[in-house]
Amino acid sequence: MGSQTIKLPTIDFSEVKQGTHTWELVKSQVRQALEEYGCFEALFDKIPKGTRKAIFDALKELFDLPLQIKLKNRSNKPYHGYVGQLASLPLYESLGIDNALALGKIENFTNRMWPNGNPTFSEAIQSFSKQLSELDQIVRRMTIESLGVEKYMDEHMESTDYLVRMQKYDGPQTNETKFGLTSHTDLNIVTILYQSEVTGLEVLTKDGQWITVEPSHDSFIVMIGDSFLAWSNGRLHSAFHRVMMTGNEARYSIGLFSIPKAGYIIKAPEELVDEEHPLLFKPFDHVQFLDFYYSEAGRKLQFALQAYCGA
Ligand SMILES: O=C(O)CCC(=O)C(=O)O
Ligand SMILES: [Fe+2]
Repeated sequence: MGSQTIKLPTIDFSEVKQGTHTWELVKSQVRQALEEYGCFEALFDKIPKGTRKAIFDALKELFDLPLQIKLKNRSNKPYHGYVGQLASLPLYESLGIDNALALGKIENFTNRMWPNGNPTFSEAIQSFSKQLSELDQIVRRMTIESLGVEKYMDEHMESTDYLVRMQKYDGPQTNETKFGLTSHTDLNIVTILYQSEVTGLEVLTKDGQWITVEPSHDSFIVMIGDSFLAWSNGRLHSAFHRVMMTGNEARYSIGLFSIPKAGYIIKAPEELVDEEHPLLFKPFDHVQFLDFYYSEAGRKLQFALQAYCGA
């Protein structure tokens, strides 16, 4: 028997408006996909076609900058500044913009990379982040409604900032497949990824099969992180995923990550805890958890959140 090709569910957000029948329909698709796969492919037409092309031109231009310029992007949080030149991940490079939707952040980043400015770059990234933050919020609203815990909606929606991170994976220059990024779950709330036309992203299903997520210029990959899994007391799944590279061509991707603010304590609503669903994680601060995750001890663990605050 040949192996079956499985595909992530595709969910269409183009007609979605709160209070309509479509909202209810899409909401149940979102809940189902997040329970079963922890992710899905989203069709979202708020991003103009021109912006989509501009994004990948901008990413190429960014990563083509000299290393000493890229190193100027510093952050006190791991994986938020410049990452690259790692012996363990030789194909990988990334640049992050912390709190990207706050006024001036994307422009400051742009000016650090291009001291004479680069409005094309900053406008493309700005427009991308702003539009996709709408998708992030729709997905989170739908999820919280479907969990029946609307009374926590405002608190939850206000508990996060956005990180924008741009990735480049070099082609390994061989037909052998090499890791671009090793298998991991995301740690945040929701991740939205947009990938260039070079294949590489793979997602692990609950029954242990790797699905290749074929790139499409018209869709975005929406994925749940461990913090949302913890908040939902395990109602949502967070998927292991990785990037596998082959051949000569570089792959680019850009992600919008909603991340709990420092000092905010992630705690599953009591309505989601009962005999059938005992509390899975003790309340925790995401930023303190990150310190543990990137420590010597944390790095060795498959599911660090469990070790850190498993109840
Ligand atoms: O480049 C990608 O498509 C995946 C990136 C990723 O998984 C991450 O940055 O957490
Ligand atoms: Fe990831």
